[in-house]
Amino acid sequence: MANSAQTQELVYLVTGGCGFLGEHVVRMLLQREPRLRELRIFDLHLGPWLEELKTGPVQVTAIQGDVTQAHEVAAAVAGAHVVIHTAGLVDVFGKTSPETIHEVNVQGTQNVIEACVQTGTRFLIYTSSMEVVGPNIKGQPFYRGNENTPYEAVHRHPYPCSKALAERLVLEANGREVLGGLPLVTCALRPTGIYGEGHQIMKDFYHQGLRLGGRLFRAIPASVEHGRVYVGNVAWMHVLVARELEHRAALMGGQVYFCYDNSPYKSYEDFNMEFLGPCGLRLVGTRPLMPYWLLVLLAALNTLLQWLLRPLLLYAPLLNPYTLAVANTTFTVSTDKARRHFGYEPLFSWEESRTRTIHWVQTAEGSA
Ligand SMILES: NC(=O)c1ccc[n+]([C@@H]2O[C@H](COP(=O)([O-])OP(=O)(O)OC[C@H]3O[C@@H](n4cnc5c(N)ncnc54)[C@H](O)[C@@H]3O)[C@@H](O)[C@H]2O)c1
Ligand SMILES: CC(C)CCC[C@@H](C)[C@H]1CC[C@H]2[C@@H]3[C@H](O)C=C4C[C@@H](O)CC[C@]4(C)[C@H]3CC[C@]12C
Repeated sequence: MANSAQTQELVYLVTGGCGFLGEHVVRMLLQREPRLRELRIFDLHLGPWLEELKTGPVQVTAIQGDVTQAHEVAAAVAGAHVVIHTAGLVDVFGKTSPETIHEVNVQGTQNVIEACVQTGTRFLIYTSSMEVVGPNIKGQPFYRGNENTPYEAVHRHPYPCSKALAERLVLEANGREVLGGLPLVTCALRPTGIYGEGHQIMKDFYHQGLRLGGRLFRAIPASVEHGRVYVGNVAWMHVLVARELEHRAALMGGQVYFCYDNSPYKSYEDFNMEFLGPCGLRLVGTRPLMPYWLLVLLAALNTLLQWLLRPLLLYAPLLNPYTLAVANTTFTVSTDKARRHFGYEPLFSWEESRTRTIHWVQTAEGSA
């Protein structure tokens, strides 16, 4: 990629660069990639915050575009050394049709791969998801698993199906010849549930708690553990992979890496309380207040209501059979593959990740 470590000669493209994770990747690159000459940010919706980035030493190019449009992707990719593909439709609530999820997540990823091949871009990093593995439709636990842990990865929901298909496309593209004759080098990062500044669902829970008089009611047993990862560390892992991919192509090309850090394993709700507690909320109950069968019933009812109301309005509550199954299944990751392959260590400690997230919830308080 670079002849000299200090010259600014690299062009990076971040798709989905205005999303929750994408913004952190963009900011991290500007802070921690000294060889950057130009940073292209490609997104369906460009954020106003991009303007403030345009005054720095790196050329920041904002590109409003759609990954489902092959020509728009190819134009954005042309001349880039590295593509970090984070753009995607993250919808487990039934807001978008399965067809649209497939089009954006699978066809969009295929377009990114083809654009790399056609224009000669050699390094592609794909933001995959833990959901590619599980939880599966049987709700089997994945306990402290790593990239080699056997697990029946069978899905029905459009989101995990699309992420699994897209990940496979990216991994299979490793080694394809790009314009100029050199091989494409790809790899996929699989974050677990990401938290941190900009996490919309955390904000939704916070506002729900405020509406309920400062209380949230426990729905899931505390014994169901989730692996969560701080957004700054996910961004840092993307930046490191992008940096190391050329020099360690033989080792890293075609590989998957879980994204992990030192955030504690806890139930989804107990973990959220690490942030929402200091913001004044209380989680009521040491055990779920409702029997599980009732939650299953309510989740099914929500699906029915969503279907009935569809012609009139979009009804997309947090609780549905899929989110209930995910929330109620232990899924924790314990691995050191990223450390062994490219020297990854979390940039932010758990304490720092927690403090930053609490600060964000407190300051974002007014903006529901
Ligand atoms: N949030 C999580 O917990 C989590 C966990 C694991 C993996 N991921 C993956 O990380 C990536 C980013 O997720 P996020 O949570 O930041 O989501 P997000 O919705 O905040 O960001 C996605 C971005 O992609 C953009 N986008 C959507 N459709 C597009 C299109 N057709 N063309 C161009 N841009 C488009 C959106 O405008 C948005 O800015 C996704 O690929 C997601 O699957 C997220
Ligand atoms: C039963 C209700 C009271 C609680 C509902 C919580 C539910 C909305 C949460 C629980 C777990 C969350 C998912 C998990 O953190 C991991 C991911 C992977 C990522 O790729 C996309 C987001 C997703 C699916 C989270 C969505 C929200 C979930 C289901």
